Amino acid sequence: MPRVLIAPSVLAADMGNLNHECKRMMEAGADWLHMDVMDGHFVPNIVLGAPILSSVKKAVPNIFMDCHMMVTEPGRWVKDIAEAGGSSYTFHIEAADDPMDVVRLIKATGMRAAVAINPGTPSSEISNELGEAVDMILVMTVWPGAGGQKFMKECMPKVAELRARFPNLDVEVDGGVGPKTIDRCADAGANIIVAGTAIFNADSPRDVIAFLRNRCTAAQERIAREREQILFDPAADSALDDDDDQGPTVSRPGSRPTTPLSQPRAYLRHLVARRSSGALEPMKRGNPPEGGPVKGLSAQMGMTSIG
Ligand SMILES: O=C(CO)[C@@H](O)[C@H](O)COP(=O)(O)O
Repeated sequence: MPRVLIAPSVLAADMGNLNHECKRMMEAGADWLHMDVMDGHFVPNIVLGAPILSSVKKAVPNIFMDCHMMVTEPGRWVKDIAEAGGSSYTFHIEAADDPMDVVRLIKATGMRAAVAINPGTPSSEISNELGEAVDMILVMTVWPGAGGQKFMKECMPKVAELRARFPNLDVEVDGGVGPKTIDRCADAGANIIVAGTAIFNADSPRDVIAFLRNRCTAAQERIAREREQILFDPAADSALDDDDDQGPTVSRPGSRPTTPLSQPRAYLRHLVARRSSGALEPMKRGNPPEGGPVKGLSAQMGMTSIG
């Protein structure tokens, strides 16, 4: 079962006291700190960069910096971020001409490699090859560019689909996640939870982190149990009425081997239908809403929307 980790997003921190803010979160029980890096091109905002990350790393040496690179040239910053002490490097698939090449660059530095998809990007754009090469997939649940936006529940079927395809991979959600929306994320199968305003602005960040962790851990346990049941219970399998997907055969000690594993497709349907709410149609590739990822943000900043 994938472990559950909570990563407060520093976009909601008091940036003038970033070192102190990161320490405050770690003392409150955060596992990772989610460092949002924006280049003013991929998103209409500019935040952080390698020199600042380097200074945080010096002040908070045991920090795990989960660097979310909202940049148009994902390969360009890999070396700088690694030298600054980045632990994980997430690039956007929308910005990468050759995602596998970016993954190779990242891995060569020793950082964990992760790929992100925007709300308008279907999960089918993550090929099996890419999903198997990365350490984590980030499903954005808001359009990237700013904190404090409304959670987009329509992204949940993508989380469920990725969890079904990659049962042991880290699947992260980011944007509008907090106590009110955690169950949707957890039930769909997310195990790495990014939350900015919900944690930083809370009276007790410790309580919020503990709440998110507990809800997510309970859901992961449920999902693991259900997966076991479906994988090894022929009755459950036939009840799901699967037809055409023939995969490898699986067995476990003490149980009869199952017949050819038609279950991945069945399990996927089960997860999507039973666990996630929102539209079941696959999402089509799309762009941020008119005016930029965050209504008013582009205008407010005097910038034009990205395509
Ligand atoms: O990457 C982003 C936004 O671009 C996120 O990390 C947000 O910063 C999350 O903030 P909240 O929605 O949790 O306040």
